[in-house]
Amino acid sequence: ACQHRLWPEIDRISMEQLRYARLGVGEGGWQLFAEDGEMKMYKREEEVNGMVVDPLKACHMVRGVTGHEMCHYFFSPDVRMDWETTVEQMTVIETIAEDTLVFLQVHKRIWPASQRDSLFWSHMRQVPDHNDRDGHDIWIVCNHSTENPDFPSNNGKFVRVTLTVCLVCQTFIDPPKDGAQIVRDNITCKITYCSVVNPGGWAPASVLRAVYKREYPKFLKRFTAYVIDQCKEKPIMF
Ligand SMILES: CC(C)(C)c1cc(CCc2ccccn2)cc(-c2ccc(S(=O)(=O)CCO)cc2)c1
Repeated sequence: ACQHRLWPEIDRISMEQLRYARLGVGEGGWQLFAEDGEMKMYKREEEVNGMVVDPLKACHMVRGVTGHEMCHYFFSPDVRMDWETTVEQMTVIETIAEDTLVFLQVHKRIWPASQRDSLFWSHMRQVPDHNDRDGHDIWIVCNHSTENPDFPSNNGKFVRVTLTVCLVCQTFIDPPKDGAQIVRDNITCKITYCSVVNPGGWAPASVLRAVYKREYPKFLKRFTAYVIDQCKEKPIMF
């Protein structure tokens, strides 16, 4: 992967997104718009050329799974359609490395806007986390739009969205007493999910904002519930 033409961009954007995800929501005009137990969802209202591109940042704490497991299921194309209900079709159009893929996805239509597709590289990596006193590694998946001449955008069928998404996960272990083996009840995963989706063409702001408000909390809840269910009978993947 290191010699692939996209590698410098993949490395730069992934590390930029890691820093962005770890910034607090205290500054920068974030407004809390959804809360459900440990999950808190924030957004900023932003428009580019009259199009809603509201950045989203979600923070969540999930007990019983590791950051590696969360990122593994988020990244894996094999299970994508099991949890991702905003997508109608998903294809891996390029394998850059075993931890770096290029996806082409057709998203479900958001009436009355026209249907969208997205083309993005997806990169997963473990980032040693030196400056955190608990010393737990961080796992990240970063998805960022890219172009491919074999799949031109706006080829008449779908409007191409551009997106940057990152899932940043940190595992915390509450060690059991008397040196007993660590079980799932001793682990918690701190999740930060950030996304910016530019619709790529006209879509009614009021409709988009209503859909985002309804769909994003459902999306994150469904995904985390899926990972918990997939992992509960399996050995812990640290
Ligand atoms: C429905 C809603 C949740 C708001 C939504 C709408 C659209 C684009 C569809 C769209 C946008 C604007 C206008 C019309 N259609 C995309 C997504 C989306 C894109 C990417 C990812 S991901 O985290 O990278 C996982 C891989 O799929 C998740 C969600 C979500």
